[in-house]
Amino acid sequence: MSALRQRAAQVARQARTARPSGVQNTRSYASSHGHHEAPHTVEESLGAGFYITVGTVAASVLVYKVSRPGENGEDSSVHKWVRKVSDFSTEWETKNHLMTAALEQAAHDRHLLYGVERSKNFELTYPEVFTHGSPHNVPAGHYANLDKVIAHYKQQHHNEEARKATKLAAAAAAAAQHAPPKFLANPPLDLPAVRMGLVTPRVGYGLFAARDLAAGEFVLHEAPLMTALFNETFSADASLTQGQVAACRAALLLATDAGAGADAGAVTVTAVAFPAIAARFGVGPVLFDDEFESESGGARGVMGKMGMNLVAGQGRFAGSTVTRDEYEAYTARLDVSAASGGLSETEAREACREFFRHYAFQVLPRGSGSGGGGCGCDSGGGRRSTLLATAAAATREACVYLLGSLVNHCCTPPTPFLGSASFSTGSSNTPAGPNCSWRIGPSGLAQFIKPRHICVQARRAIREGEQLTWDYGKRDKGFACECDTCRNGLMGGLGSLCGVL
Ligand SMILES: C[S@@+](CC[C@H](N)C(=O)[O-])C[C@H]1O[C@@H](n2cnc3c(N)ncnc32)[C@H](O)[C@@H]1O
Repeated sequence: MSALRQRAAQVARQARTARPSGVQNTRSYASSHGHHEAPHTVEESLGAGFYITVGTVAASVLVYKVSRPGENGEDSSVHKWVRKVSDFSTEWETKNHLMTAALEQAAHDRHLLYGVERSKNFELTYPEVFTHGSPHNVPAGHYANLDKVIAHYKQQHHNEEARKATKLAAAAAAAAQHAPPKFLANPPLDLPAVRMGLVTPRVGYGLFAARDLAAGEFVLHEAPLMTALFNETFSADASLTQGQVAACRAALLLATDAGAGADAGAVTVTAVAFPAIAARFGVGPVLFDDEFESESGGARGVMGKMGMNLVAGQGRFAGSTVTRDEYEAYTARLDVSAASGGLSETEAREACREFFRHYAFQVLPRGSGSGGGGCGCDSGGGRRSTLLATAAAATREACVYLLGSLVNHCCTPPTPFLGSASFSTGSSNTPAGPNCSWRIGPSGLAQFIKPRHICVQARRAIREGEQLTWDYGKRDKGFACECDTCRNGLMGGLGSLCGVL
């Protein structure tokens, strides 16, 4: 019992000395082993359990607070947050879908418009822009006085008419000097009074008058054997010249199935007209038969075929002066490269170039002269140099003629010698210079001539047997000139120009 009392007293003492609150309890221990020293105090922590308990309570309160709906039944904070996060992902999903759809649409549209040709028109902001400032754009109730405008244009028109009239009068006065006796409205009934003949082995063939021709007389007109685009610049372009090579070859090989029918003489004709070039294209030598020498020719003969190319139809020439021996002597001089293993493409191009350089007549662009054709006549040096300058600058149509290509060149002497009896050529006492001029198209001589036809006119009286010549009008002739003018020394100081260029 007394033990119990002692124990209670001790607990009561402890309770008195214990701190009312604090983080540490102080405990006193009895001195050990009978020493009477005061017991020392020991610091003791509150323990993890305490903290866990307090933390759990606080967390529970917090969770309760955030998960509790609002006073008016609004969503709890947690709910709101979860919804916000889930809305965010849905929004991005929607955006991504929109983006993908837009990209797909753009790709589709691009393919849709890829092959569409671009508009060549400029979109005007508003089409009425054209009518701004227009004298016709007068609002109702207003009247624009156009008297000054009318007077201005009337004056301009009169000036232009006066200028044209002066020019025409000057041209008429110039033309009157070499005017043909009559302007031909219909083709003449007689076929060309020309024949083909060998001039010299160097000059080759030429055309000769088969009867006397009067000054200004219409000699012949002829449709082109072939038409092509050509000039020096053009010939430098390999791809463009390919077509010309083919056209040239086709012209030279006209009717290669020769041997029967009306075309039998075609190869012969082209080879005669262009012997050197034809040989380089592997055409030739010329088939020589009796018909070639015959006076009348015929549908199957050379002359007949030549006549086919003339507008009037069947050809009838006064005859050829060429003999077989003369012809063979001439062709023997030609370099037949076909015999030395065929023609390379470069050689063919070069041959084609040569073909045009020597045989083609350039046609002025449509509308540049009366009747739409060009005039290559040799009547004026100024005109000729303009023509040449233009020819060098532009690519134009070039025509090759069969009979036209057989006419040789003769230099026009300087004005003091031209047509003067005292400077006549040799024993025949004929005036110096070419005896013919040529034009392409209907201008000035005969209205029935078609645009690309070549038309030949006598510049002066020509005797039967006289060679027909004209001035090529080219500075770069590509041959040493053997014409009468040069032979008689009538070119004076200019002689060095002729034949060298
Ligand atoms: C249009 S063709 C005339 C026909 C040519 N004589 C023939 O037999 O094929 C032009 C060529 O004839 C020659 N030729 C023309 N006139 C000449 C002249 N006055 N002097 C020397 N050769 C000329 C040149 O070889 C020239 O390239």
